[in-house]
Amino acid sequence: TGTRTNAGPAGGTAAEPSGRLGPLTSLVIDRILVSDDVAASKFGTDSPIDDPVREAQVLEQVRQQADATGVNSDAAVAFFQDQITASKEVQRGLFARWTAHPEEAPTTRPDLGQIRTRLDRLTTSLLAELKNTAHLRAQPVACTVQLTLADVTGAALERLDTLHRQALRTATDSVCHPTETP
Ligand SMILES: C=C(O[C@@H]1C=C(C(=O)O)C=C[C@H]1O)C(=O)O
Repeated sequence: TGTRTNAGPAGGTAAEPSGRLGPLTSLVIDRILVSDDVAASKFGTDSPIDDPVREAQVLEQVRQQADATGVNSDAAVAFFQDQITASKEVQRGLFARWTAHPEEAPTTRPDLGQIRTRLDRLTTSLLAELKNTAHLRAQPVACTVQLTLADVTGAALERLDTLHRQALRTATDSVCHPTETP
């Protein structure tokens, strides 16, 4: 389900993954859950899971906004490449599930253009959190401890299934391996 009660990084009322990477992990999970809507928009249509033209647009937006945000642009692109890989893992997993169990397939088809607008907004929020966490992410041991805590609590709070937990691991793979110190 893509429904969240969390108000985001600034909201403190709803549950958020624990620790200093909690807000970033929360946004990563948001993006993973949007992948369910992406899959629903494409399933049973001619739209392919892989769209290299759109991916290039996403990464171009990342490169430009990273510079403007003061985030290392190579590190930001690497992080978003992982977000894209994770999204496609979810989409492939859901396509397989819905093909094997048609009764679980979505009955409505959301608009891909509107979903991409949501993804573009998440890009801006994710870059802001990369900026906020740059100092911690440059300390590999502390970062890895915080990332494990945030991943485990986030996956539990959102009741992620195996497919979405695997996608969360993919999506956070480079978080503690910045290409250079800030
Ligand atoms: C999410 C989509 O599916 C894939 C994943 C993308 C992403 O994570 O940004 C972009 C293009 C597609 O390869 C999409 O088509 O928008």
